[in-house]
Amino acid sequence: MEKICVAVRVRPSANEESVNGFHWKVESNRISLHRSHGTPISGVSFAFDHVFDQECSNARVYELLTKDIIGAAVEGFNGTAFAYGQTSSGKTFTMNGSENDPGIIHRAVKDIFAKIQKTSDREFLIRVSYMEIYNEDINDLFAVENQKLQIHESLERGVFVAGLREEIVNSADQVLNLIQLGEANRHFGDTNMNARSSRSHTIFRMVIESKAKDKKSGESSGSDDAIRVSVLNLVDLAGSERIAKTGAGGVRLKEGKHINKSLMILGNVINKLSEGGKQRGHIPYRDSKLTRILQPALGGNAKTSIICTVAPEEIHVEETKGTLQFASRAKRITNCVQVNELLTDGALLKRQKLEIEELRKKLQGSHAEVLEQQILKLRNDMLKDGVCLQDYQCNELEREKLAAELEEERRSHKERDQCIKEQQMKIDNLSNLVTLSDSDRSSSHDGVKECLQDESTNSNSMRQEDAFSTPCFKAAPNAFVAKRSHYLAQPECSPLPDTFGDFVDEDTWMKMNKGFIADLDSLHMTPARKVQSFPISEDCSMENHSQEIQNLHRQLKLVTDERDELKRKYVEETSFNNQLTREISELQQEILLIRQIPQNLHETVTNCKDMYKDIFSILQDFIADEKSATAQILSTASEVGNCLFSTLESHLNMAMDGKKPSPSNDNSIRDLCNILHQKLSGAISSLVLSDQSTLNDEDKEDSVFRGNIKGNLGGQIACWKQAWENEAKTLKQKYFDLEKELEVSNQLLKVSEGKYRSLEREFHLLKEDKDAVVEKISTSSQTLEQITIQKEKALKDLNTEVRRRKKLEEEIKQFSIAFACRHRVHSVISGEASATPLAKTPYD
Ligand SMILES: Nc1ncnc2c1ncn2[C@@H]1O[C@H](COP(=O)(O)OP(=O)(O)OP(=O)(O)O)[C@@H](O)[C@H]1O
Repeated sequence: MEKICVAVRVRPSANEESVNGFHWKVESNRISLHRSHGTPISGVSFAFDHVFDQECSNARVYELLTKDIIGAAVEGFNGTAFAYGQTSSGKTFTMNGSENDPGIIHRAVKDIFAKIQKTSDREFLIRVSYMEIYNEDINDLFAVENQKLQIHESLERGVFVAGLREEIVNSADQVLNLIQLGEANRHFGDTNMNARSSRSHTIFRMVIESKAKDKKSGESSGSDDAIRVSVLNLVDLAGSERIAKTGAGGVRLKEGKHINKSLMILGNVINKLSEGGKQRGHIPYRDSKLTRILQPALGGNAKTSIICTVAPEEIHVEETKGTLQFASRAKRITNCVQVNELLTDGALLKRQKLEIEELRKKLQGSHAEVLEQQILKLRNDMLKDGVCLQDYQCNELEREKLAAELEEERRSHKERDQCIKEQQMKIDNLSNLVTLSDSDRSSSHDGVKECLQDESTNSNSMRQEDAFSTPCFKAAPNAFVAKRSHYLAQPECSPLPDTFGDFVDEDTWMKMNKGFIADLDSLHMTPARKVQSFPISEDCSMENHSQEIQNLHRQLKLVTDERDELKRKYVEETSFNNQLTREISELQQEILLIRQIPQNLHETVTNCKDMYKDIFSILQDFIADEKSATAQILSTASEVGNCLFSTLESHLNMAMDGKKPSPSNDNSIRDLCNILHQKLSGAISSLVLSDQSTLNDEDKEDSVFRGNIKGNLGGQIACWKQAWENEAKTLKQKYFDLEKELEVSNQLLKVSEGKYRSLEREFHLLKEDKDAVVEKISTSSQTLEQITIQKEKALKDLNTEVRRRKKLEEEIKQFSIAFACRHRVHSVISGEASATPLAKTPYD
């Protein structure tokens, strides 16, 4: 935990005469309000980490307040420096400076690149961004078109400003030029208080990434494979202002309101944070964009410094007091500063190996042998000196006790040694596994390494050519950060033991970047790992363990592959199934339509039958003699017609019931049609002839009339007949076609149904397979979990054992001391006894 560093800077006075004679006095790191004759005003005295008077230069402010933060940022710590104070108190002067006396930002940029140049064992990638918060809108100062940017929060990136431009840079001059461009886009305005007043809060940000350079010799570099990512924020806040004093109106008034509101929220956040742990409660970071962005700097994991600028004039006394109170509260805030690292698998393994090595050394350095020798020596000394029997017996008892303890210690030592050997083997085994899995993803992981090596080579070669060549990643877009996106392609499972130190997961990344707004698009984290462990079973041999792990690993891989394959098949089959189902439903629709055709035909036939009956009744009207040949022909035609219609109806009824009409029906229909045709023609001609022969003179007139009617009727009937025949023919043809179509559709339907059933069977089989695989996976997961638990237990036992051993050592030490004391006492006693012998020892 580290307190925020707070300093106050008093700007030179604007030559204003004191009215009541108040003035601010700076002594060492204290600032207090005094009357003109020198008496201090009680309660208005504040002490800070630094108080800079009017003579102080930006160089000194930077040296004392910010330099450390910059150094730490290069080493991987997040850092923030910001200027706070009333309008015209000198914030922008402090951050940006003047030509003669550059400000904090300028110096920080120069310093960072100088430090990078000196750091020969690491390679760096630097990105910069510059934004302003104007009227609660975030604008990009590097790209004017990026206005009103939104703050987003994601699990991977924490809080960030979406769409903010980040420039990859490789020299201080490049950064300073960019800042100059950004400054031109910043909102300034003139007020009564300041001719060039900042109307927005600005945040200049540098993201510094670094990685240890690959050692050509291939020797271990500890855990230096870790990638460090730190974020440095240099913030120039807009000044709080009293509207009456600044004379603000219109746009300035609106700006002033936004400025005051966001500063008030900043004050609230500072107040809450200064309340300390339990009373603190909810911190309102989300109430303004400024506090949300500065969250990591306020109570987060950044090294933070605040410079509070004040105006010395008497008319600003109240504002100055307010600023000093703000500063006092900020002084109470503590941050949890830590290096931000991203650990690769290799780095993790190295760390674990080191731990094991350390443990081994500790055990090798055990004092068991030394203690044993000490006890033997004590015993010999005792025997040589010759102590009294009683004392000897006591000592002997103690010695035996110590010897038993020593034996116990030796035994546990052996066990521990064995345990460590086992652990070592497991680690080696795991290294192999990791190497195996690494080779699987060599295209990604090795790609990163190669890239780094390439970049390293490039940067080295550049270093020879250029006077200033840090950061090493000159060809920045291809640098390791960009390549890190390959990590996403890595498998989810990394066979790392879970208890060997912490590794970077999403949570760590979250903690690391929480609240930061950099557009870390190209920054991909090491993926969350599912950790594999293994049991420490006393019954099993080490080989069994490693084999078991390898088997599990292989099984898991096989099962996963199998599952993926099944999934793929399942998806394919499902889409094929869907397609078939669609086709079947289309066919079914068609069948429905086809099935309706006989129904329609039936209706048509019924209509025709009615028409036919009407025609017959008209024809019968013209028959005078019921027994004439014409009447007989007509009656035969009527019978034939009825027969034809009933045959047609039964034919269609069969079709409607889904039965196949017999082909003989077709023939009889055709025959009946022909017969009917002949009979009707015969009947009509006989009707015409017979009528003409039976006509008398009187009736001639009537006969002509009737003849005309009959002639007309005959013609009409012939027409109807023709039309009916044509219609019947068409219908018949249609019917036959439809019947054929129906047959084909039925066959298709049968084939589809067969296919559908076999697919359904296959689908069920696949589903069963899938269930079995899922079950297998869950069993494997459970086994893995059990293994993890067992291993954790074993490690705990190991720790307990180490503690017990230490305790034992302590006890033995105490025994030895007691023994030595006793021995000394005996020596004294025996010295006296030899002068006046009282009793003889068995060794006399
Ligand atoms: N330490 C200093 N030494 C010399 N001049 C100073 C100093 N501090 C401030 N000034 C001058 O005072 C004026 C106001 O300073 P500056 O613009 O930095 O104030 P500010 O706090 O940023 O105001 P605002 O919040 O309105 O932007 C400027 O002309 C600046 O040059």
